[in-house]
Amino acid sequence: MTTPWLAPVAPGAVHATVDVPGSKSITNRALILACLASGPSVLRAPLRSRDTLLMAEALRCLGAEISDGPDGEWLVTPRTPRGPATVDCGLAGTVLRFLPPLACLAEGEVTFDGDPQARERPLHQVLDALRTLGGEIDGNSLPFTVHGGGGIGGGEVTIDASASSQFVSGLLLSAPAFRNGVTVRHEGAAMPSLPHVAMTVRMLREHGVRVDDSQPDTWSVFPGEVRSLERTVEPDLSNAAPFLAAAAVTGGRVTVPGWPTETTQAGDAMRGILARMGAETLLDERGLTVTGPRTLSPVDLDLHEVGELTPTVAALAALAEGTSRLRGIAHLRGHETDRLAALCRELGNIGVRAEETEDGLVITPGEPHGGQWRAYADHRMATAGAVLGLRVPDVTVDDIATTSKTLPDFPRMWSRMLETVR
Ligand SMILES: O=C(O)C1=C[C@@H](OP(=O)(O)O)[C@@H](O)[C@H](O)C1
Ligand SMILES: C=C(OP(=O)(O)O)C(=O)O
Repeated sequence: MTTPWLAPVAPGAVHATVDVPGSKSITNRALILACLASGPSVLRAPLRSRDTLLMAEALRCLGAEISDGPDGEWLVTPRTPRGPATVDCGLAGTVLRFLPPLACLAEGEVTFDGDPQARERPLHQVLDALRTLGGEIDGNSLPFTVHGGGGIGGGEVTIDASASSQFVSGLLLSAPAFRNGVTVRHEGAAMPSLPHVAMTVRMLREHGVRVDDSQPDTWSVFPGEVRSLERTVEPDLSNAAPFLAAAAVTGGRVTVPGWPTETTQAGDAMRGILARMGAETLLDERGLTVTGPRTLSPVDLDLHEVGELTPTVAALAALAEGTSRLRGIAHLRGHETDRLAALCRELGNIGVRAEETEDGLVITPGEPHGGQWRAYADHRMATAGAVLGLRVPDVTVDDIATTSKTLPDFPRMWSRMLETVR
């Protein structure tokens, strides 16, 4: 049972500083790399949310030691992966797509399952690729079993990663431990979320792994040692987006400390998007500060590389001064839920005209009114409902607890931000 959450209206402009916890994408990559490393690693300021706790638990089940340090860090001691093990993927794309390659390194059976909605998420491309690389796997979707033989040959593989960049990232992350490394070639419609693959490549290199990404749509990871590392995780910039949006829709000001000046996180694109909508953005030693405009300008945006920002951007577009068009995001139909259908339905429920196109959304604001906002177990749908509720009275999010996927403290952080209204 979930408790409906009446999204608080902002009675004025917010003026807040919001500390955002660590990046999901960095935390889950760092955990995997630390478990493949040649010695113990330290992960400072990791995100602790459902997606990352599931990753840590799965890696423990495969033999790794992951313990809590005195300052909230994770201390990771790698062990040779072994089965039998059971992996609960929850609804985490990163667990679902990043761990099967690692499971191929284990001796013994590794069984994967997850939430009902996870069973619908695209996956077979990764499992087919692993079979080509020498893995033995029963099944093409959840639940499935990897019959680990203590390692795989690796080599060359072609994959259609147009449904998710995570297929490629998953193969690359474990590839230093494949006997021959890997060369992954993407063939198909344009691959989404390329910054996330750049993040994978950068993090592999930070662990001393040799990677060649000089050719378009082709990545080679060479076999060899993964060096241990002490790393501090950047704040999650995509999770920062709804808080920055709060400044934008209330004409207020929000600062997110620790915003990196250089990053591979897709959420960094929020700076440019908010500027296009008329907000002021300032990146300095205090972090990123967004100051909202009097009215939000409509936008025509290609979000192909930064699809995970779509629910927040759609909420902003619904409060803008005209029709917005969001493009390049057909792959969002395979995210936590079909985000294009969900956004159309829920925006429609509160009086905003939203139409689904072949690869995106067209949003025409109108006069939004209160109503139920369903989250569909999608953390970013839930936070998009919260953004709309700042301006539209009586928006009720049916399941705010689903934000625990990446931001368990969201409701408290949101109320604290609203205490700063003036
Ligand atoms: O590798 C990652 O950490 C992610 C890649 C992206 O997935 P898709 O390529 O499936 O969009 C992104 O949307 C997701 O939130 C996280
Ligand atoms: C698509 C997302 O998550 P996942 O890592 O489960 O794919 C997301 O967080 O927006």
